Amino acid sequence: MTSSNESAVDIAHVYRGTFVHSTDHTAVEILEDRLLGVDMEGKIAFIGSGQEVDSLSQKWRFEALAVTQLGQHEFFMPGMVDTHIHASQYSYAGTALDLPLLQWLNTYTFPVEARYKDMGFARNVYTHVVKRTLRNGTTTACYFATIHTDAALLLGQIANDFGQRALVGKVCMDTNNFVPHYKETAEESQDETNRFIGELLKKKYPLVRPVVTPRFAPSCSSALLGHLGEIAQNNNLHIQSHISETKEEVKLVKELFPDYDSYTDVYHKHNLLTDKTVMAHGCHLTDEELKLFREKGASVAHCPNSNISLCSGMLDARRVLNHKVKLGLGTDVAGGYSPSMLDAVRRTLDTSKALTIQDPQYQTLTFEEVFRLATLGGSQALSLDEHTGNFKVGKDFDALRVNTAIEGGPIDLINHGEGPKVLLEKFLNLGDDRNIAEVYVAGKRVVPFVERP
Ligand SMILES: O=c1[nH]c(=O)c2nc[nH]c2[nH]1
Ligand SMILES: [Zn+2]
Repeated sequence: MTSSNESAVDIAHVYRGTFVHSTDHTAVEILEDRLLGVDMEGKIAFIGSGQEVDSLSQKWRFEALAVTQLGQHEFFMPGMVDTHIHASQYSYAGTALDLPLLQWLNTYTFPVEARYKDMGFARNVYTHVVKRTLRNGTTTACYFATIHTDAALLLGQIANDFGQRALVGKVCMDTNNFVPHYKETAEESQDETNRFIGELLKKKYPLVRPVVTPRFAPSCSSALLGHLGEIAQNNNLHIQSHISETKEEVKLVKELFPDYDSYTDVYHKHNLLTDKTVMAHGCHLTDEELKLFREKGASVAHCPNSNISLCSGMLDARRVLNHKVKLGLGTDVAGGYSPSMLDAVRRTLDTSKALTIQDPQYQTLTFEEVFRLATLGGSQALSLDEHTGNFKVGKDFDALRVNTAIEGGPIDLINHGEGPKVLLEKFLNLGDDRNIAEVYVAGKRVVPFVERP
């Protein structure tokens, strides 16, 4: 049992029931009949045994009758962390999955992203993606927007309005031979990135931060990469990009940047590989590159739906974990067709099993390990684990109230008496947003949505 000795802290809410989360040592830790108190700032103030409700209510000065009691088929789990999602591609999610990456970008992605100079279009899509991901249990999202600064700022505002924790990136790209109207000059990109960061920070949104976002090396000149590395370093900011998603892209980077040891070295030499960097995909990284990731503390966002949908490759997540490189999961909408982290969990397991089919000696990921990747792993990959990722006293209460027995839902509990581990496994494999009764971010209930005038 854990409790802080700050019993002077005022308690806003207390919940009693089963809590399921991950720690560094245990992929799935099940805490049955616990009381969890959330303070006025949305932080977890204490976790104690349900049996001790009387003594805890005296110590923390809350009404025992005001405790929210979970049902038999309910549990709380940490909110899920989508470490890589293109908010701007949500309009065509579920379509346009018939081309390999570089043709897919030119044919579908760049023409759509160019439309975000229209703020009405941006507001419509960004509102939908924030609401959809929250409803699906994504309490933290690391977003790519587009090159348009004002629309990217709007995405930050919408995430803040709906209460989602978010890193938001204004995309930077000064190279685009196929859709030439969708690019900036290196100077514009540098200036607009500075404006984006300045304006977003000025808003003082408590849960929304800017992330420096070079699209990927083939879209950026060395000069632009250098500017962005400097901006990130001078402001101690997060960085996100793509790396080694397809073999064709790796070959292209070799041609474009012949003087570098590897794709990873291109980012590294431009000061873009730091302990606040998250790189999507990494399917074709070498052991040397993973060593550099580990040395620098950079992380990988595993995006299995996209990897399969665009036939890009299969990330060997076990190898990444063996290298002790931080690993999270991403939906990668719209290369990935689903905006649900539950889908990312399932596709991660499928990919691991496909690798096992190819090599029966392969150590398949367990569902418990993948649960950790979707929650604590993601928070570590985004260097946000001080604030979120699991139920630890002092962290923000980012949580999903899961009801596996919801009326009309996708899970039929035949045996009833199922223990919490079985309920978790069923939710991960069979559940959907109908089972996510409530979503909390930093202690605030953000789903169901409160209708605003
Ligand atoms: O899956 C991807 N989606 C993108 O938008 C992108 N841009 C560069 N590389 C990319 N990969
Ligand atoms: Zn992506």
